[in-house]
Amino acid sequence: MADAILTLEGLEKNFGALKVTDSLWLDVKPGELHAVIGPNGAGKTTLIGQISGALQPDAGRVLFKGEDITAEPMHARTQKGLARSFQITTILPDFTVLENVALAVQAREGHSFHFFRPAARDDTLNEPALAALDRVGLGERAAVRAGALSHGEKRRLELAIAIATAPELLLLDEPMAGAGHEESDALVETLRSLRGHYAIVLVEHDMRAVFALADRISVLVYGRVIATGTPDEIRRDPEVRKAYLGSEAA
Ligand SMILES: Nc1ncnc2c1ncn2[C@@H]1O[C@H](COP(=O)(O)OP(=O)(O)OP(=O)(O)O)[C@@H](O)[C@H]1O
Repeated sequence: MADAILTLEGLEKNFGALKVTDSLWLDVKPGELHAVIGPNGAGKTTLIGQISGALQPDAGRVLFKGEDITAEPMHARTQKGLARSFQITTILPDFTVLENVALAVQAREGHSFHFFRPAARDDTLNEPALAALDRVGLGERAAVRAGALSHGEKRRLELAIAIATAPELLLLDEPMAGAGHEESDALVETLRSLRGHYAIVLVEHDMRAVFALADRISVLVYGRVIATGTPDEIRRDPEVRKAYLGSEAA
């Protein structure tokens, strides 16, 4: 598709005899929140890995802004504007919230980590870091040690770290995982506020969040996209209903 920011063309990925990505075609438009849903083991995380560059597909192409990035390593994709939200484990607990995000800004600008200490007072890093924190509602917590944040706040910090690399496309793998009901609601609001500013690929099990947020949804079953459409189209799709009923019955 000519106006897509991300196009996946016939991706294939096997783990031994297991076909985890099977002739997968998908496009994401600029500014679109595109959710990818599917039963456990459908290959969602494996797909995110191939988009971010953590995993190489066995066949097919990944196009970002029309450019073939299939062979590009992860850091090169980040430099081009593609960001994956990192897991909580990559947050540095002894650094402040602001320092965690400033590091991401610094990485985007290609500085070495060795220069971080003096750079911590550098407004060219702190200003964009604070802007990213404000964007996810963590501005007030900038001076707090990251290890002292609640679970939901850590998920927001991950988002801020991803945003700080000034991405055009954000890959979010289960941002609601482990969040309680209230935290989930707050995270949905944060994601809603990001919608339209970035193209977002969202893998998420929380269907309430997916159907509230997505512009389009792609349904993955056994590594294949069986349907793509608006939330209403997906809700009505007989194939999708069959796939979910099938997996629930099993
Ligand atoms: N590195 C690996 N080596 C072997 N098999 C793998 C590997 N990574 C994933 N798999 C298998 O590939 C299949 C798809 O896994 P994947 O994690 O992508 O699914 P998913 O849709 O994200 O699942 P979930 O919803 O449970 O997170 C699963 O059967 C999984 O066991």
